[in-house]
Amino acid sequence: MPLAATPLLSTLLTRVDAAIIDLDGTMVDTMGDFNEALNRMLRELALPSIAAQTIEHMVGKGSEHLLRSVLQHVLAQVNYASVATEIEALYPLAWASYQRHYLAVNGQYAGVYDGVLAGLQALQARGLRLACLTNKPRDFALPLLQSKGLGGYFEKVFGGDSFERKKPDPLPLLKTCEALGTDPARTLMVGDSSNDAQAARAAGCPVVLVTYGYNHGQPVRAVDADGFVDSLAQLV
Ligand SMILES: O=C(O)COP(=O)(O)O
Ligand SMILES: [Mg+2]
Repeated sequence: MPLAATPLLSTLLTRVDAAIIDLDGTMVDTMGDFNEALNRMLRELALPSIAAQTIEHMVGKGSEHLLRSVLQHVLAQVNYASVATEIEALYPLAWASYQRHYLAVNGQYAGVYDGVLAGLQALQARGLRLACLTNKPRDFALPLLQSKGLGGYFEKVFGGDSFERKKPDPLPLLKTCEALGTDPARTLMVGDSSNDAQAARAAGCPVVLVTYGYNHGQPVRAVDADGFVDSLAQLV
């Protein structure tokens, strides 16, 4: 991170009472889990496999979007007359299979990024209230946080299925602030993608992005945010 950004970040932290932290690509590198669960599902459906690098560009807008993007990608290779119709026909079976495989591998092919524990501990030591807000289903998020020793840091954990809409819509952030009882303007969003930043901007929350996560294959520093960090430990 450029040195010049450090004073801005410390000023930002004096103006917030809480932080909402994203999960995939921000706290945990879950690409191995996505890769394993999706390819197990594709094998079960007798469909071609997909590369982890391709999956990475599809992550961030929740599991339903991920699944539709993966099916679109592999069915386009199989040459169906109507890919869209085939996706809808396959979706219920694919979703059930993906859920089963994801829950079976959850956390086994995933690792906590460097600096996450130190960052969470430092934010807590500053008296900030912490919530985790992810677009992945809450039933995937809770056991993952638990198995990685992160569960105890968060007062609230919400998933992509907790509210009517997902990030980049501001609704999940506004609802999380409401649950924490904090003012959005004094609640910092920490994420890894344009979904987190757009949701935060629309909700009126300050936002800092990590530089190492998944941003649909686009350079994260081009996203409109209040700051960037190479590790959560740099937040404080
Ligand atoms: O499941 C996803 O699409 C990504 O989830 P995230 O919001 O934790 O990055
Ligand atoms: Mg993320």
